[in-house]
Amino acid sequence: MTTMTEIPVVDLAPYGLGVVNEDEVDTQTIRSLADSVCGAFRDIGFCYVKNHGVQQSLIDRMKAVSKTFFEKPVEYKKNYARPKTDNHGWVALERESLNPERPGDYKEAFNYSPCADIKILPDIDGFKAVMEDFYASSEALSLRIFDLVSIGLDLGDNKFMRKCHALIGQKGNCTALRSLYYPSLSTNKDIKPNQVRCGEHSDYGSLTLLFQDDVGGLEVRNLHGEYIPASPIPGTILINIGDLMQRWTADQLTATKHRVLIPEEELRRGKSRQSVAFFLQPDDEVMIECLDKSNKYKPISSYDYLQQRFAATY
Ligand SMILES: O=C(O)CCC(=O)C(=O)O
Ligand SMILES: [Fe+2]
Repeated sequence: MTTMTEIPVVDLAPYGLGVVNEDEVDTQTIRSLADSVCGAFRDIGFCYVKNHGVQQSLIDRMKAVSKTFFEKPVEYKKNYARPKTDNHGWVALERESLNPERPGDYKEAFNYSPCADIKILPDIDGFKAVMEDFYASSEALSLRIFDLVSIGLDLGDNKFMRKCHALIGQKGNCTALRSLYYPSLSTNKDIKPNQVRCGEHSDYGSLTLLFQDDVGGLEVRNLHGEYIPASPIPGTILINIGDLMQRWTADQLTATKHRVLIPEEELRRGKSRQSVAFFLQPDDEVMIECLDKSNKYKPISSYDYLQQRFAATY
C-alpha cells in the first residue's frame, strides 16, 4: 500500500478538451494517462488536472454571476429556493450539514440542471447562458475522464463509463452543477462552536469535478486518516471519486472524505470563498453492480442510491 501524503497533479493535455478528436489519440498515450488518473483515484481518491481545456473565461464568468446572485438579499434568493421535490435551486446558509454531527455548514449553494422541472432562474444578466455553457463544458470533460477510468480499470469496453452516463443534462440522469458560496467571516463570533464551511463528507455519485478559487481551506483525508490541504493550484480542477463509484468498483477506487475549514488568517481578512462542483451521477436506470463480479455490495439502481443519500442529508 502506498502512503500518499499529497494529491497528484495530472497533465491532461493529450486527452483534454483542447484535443478535438479524442478517438485519434494513440493507445499508449491514453493508457499511461489512464494509469496516472486511476492510480490517484485508488490511492487518495483525488487528483488535480491541468491543461483540461475548460476555458478560464468561462470559469471567471461563472464566479461573477454566482457572486452577483449570492450577494442579493435573502428575500430575493428565496424566490429561487430548492423545493423538496427537486434538487434545483438555492440552498440557504446553514441549511445543509454534510457532517450531521456539526452545526449547519456555513455556506450557500445554487444547484442547476438543464432538465429541472423548475424553469425559473435568477434574472441576472448572463446567468442562464453561463450555467448552460459551464454544464456543457463540465460534461464534455467528464466523459473524457470516464474513458480514462474505463481504461484504467480494464473494463474491456473503453467507453463503458461514458455509456452509463449517456443522459447527462436530460431527464433520466441526476448529474448536477452546484455553485457554492461561503460568506466572509470577520470574527469567530459569527460562527457556532464546531461550525465549518463544509463538514466532513464523501460525495455521493460517480465522480466530482471541483473548481475552487484562490482562498483555500479545502482538506482531504489521506490514508493515515490525516486531513491534508488541497490547496488551490491556479489553472487546475480537482477531480474526485464519489461513494457510488467506490461501491461500483468494489472498493478499488476510493471515495475520500473531505471538508472545508475556515482558515484562521481568513477570520482576520474576512474574505468570502467560492467554488463550483459538478456532481456526476450515472443514468437513473443503471444498475450499480460490482464491476469485478464480486457481489461485495448488493445491486442498486443509480437513482435509488442517490435518493437514499439525499434522504440522509436533508
Ligand atoms: O467547496 C469546496 O471546495 C468543496 C465542496 C464539496 O466538497 C461539496 O460540496 O461536496
Ligand atoms: Fe464534496
